[in-house]
Amino acid sequence: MSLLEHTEVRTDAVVRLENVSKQYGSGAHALLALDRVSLTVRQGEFVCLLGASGCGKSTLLSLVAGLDQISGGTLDIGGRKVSLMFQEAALFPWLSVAGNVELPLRLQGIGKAERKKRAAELLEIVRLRGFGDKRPHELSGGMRQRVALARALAQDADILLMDEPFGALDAMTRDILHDELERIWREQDLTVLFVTHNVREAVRLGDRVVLLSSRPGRVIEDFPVTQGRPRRIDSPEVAGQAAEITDRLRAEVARHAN
Ligand SMILES: Nc1ncnc2c1ncn2[C@@H]1O[C@H](COP(=O)(O)OP(=O)(O)OP(=O)(O)O)[C@@H](O)[C@H]1O
Repeated sequence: MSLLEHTEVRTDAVVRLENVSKQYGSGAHALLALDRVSLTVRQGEFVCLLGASGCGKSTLLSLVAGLDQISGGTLDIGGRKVSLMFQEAALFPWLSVAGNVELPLRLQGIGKAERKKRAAELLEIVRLRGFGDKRPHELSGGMRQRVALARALAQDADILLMDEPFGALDAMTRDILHDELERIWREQDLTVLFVTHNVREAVRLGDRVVLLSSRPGRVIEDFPVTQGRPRRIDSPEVAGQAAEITDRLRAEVARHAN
């Protein structure tokens, strides 16, 4: 890589981890969750993180989110704002759908009229127009995740961190939400770091699929997704690359078990 290209990559970086380690506890109880992870995510990129259970994927997201401190290395997000979305929508049951979406806006000090307008726009974006007055329990799981997505977007963050956001949904609902998320990611020019256990989901959504080793997590491979968009999760191309990545993941899990 020439110096110029190298500089370009650097300036374009939105999330940059260099040799990041994370240790929980100390002494005899110390647990190394991440071991010198280096990863760069560029502006507008959609990066999926895959790895065996317990390899530190959620830990990595919480470090990027600033919810926890790194133990070593460098982590730089250039002061950008992040928002997080989890497998459970974690909506406030006593608030309406619109009230849940308005909450981050309220915390940003945005006035009532503007909040209502923005929440309505966000509900439109996630295709929940007309549901603002409902309570979370009146919605399906997929609709609740749409509300969670609208609430995450309300934070007006540059980086969206998603921790298995569709893991609890049925396959059909999940496929629809993949399409929606891809559309929103493009329209809003978001940078997304997306954790999943589902290899096909990673290939369906990602520009790159980053594979972490078993604990302590290290980056063992970074696969550019070869198939152009739009993609279908059940296409032979997605299945083919998913099979290749699954083989690599299996080999890693087996190596760790030995
Ligand atoms: N707050 C904490 N204190 C101590 N250990 C922790 C803490 N959070 C996570 N761990 C440990 O760190 C390791 C990595 O956990 P993490 O949740 O990041 O993995 P993961 O890859 O997201 O797992 P999964 O795929 O099962 O969700 C695990 O061994 C876990 O028990």
